[in-house]
Amino acid sequence: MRPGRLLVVTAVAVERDAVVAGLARAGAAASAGRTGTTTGTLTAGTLTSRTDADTAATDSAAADVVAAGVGPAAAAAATATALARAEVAGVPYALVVSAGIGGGFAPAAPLGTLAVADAIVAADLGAETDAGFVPVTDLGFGTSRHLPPAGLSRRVAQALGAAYGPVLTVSTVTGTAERAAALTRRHPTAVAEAMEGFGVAEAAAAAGLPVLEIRAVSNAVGPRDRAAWRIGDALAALTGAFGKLPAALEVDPEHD
Ligand SMILES: O=C(O)c1cccc(C(=O)CC[C@H]2O[C@@H](n3cnc4c(=O)[nH]cnc43)[C@H](O)[C@@H]2O)c1
Repeated sequence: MRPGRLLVVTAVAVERDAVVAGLARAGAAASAGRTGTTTGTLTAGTLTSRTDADTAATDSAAADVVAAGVGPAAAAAATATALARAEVAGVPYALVVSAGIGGGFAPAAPLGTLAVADAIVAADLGAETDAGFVPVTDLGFGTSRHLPPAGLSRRVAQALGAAYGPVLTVSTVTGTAERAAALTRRHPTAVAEAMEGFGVAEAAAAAGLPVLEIRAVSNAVGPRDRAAWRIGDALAALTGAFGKLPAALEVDPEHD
């Protein structure tokens, strides 16, 4: 099954560029954009600039890659905007991917490795109570998790050699052993945390589209240690992942 047009949403420009480099390596035509700025288009290896207003309206590239900003709100807003523009232009997307660097839970996801979500979980959306954290769903509102298509996400994880499990979306980066332990207690199979996946997934769900989340691990979830970050290694892993992704998406629908 060919997946159709792909929207990839990163937080920042270096992540976007790492994704575009991977897609180019795979021979996929990709455009790169950021809401409200001049953007570059990469098609068959040639980079040209244009305004972002054109990105979804005119593009027929196999993938558009957007740097949305940091956090779930920015991610949701940019994703919803890109999806709506593409729909209006008659070139809708078939799949949305949240991608970037992230924190890895030990021992599942060491530095420089990849994580693919089997669930995208809003880990700090809820209420803090005397009895501990209560998820928003237990308060009677909305949802706190989105599920990528199981067959597709598992197959992508296998093709990428990635850890496969819940990826947590947080608005506050974990920086203490206590919080890491609390998250692990609530989500014992979590493989990574980042700040955008749930926002991207909310927008995709509102548009009726499937979503994946792919994270390259730049730091461990735990006590803050800036000297230990490996952002370069993680960006290289992200490029490697998107070099393999187009082939991994061509799956047999019987198995999805
Ligand atoms: O100041 C810190 O201690 C710190 C530690 C890790 C990341 C940050 C960021 O500000 C980066 C946020 C940016 O990168 C993604 N990211 C990367 N690592 C993590 C993490 O461990 N937990 C959550 N998000 C992470 C995130 O998706 C943002 O786009 C600062």
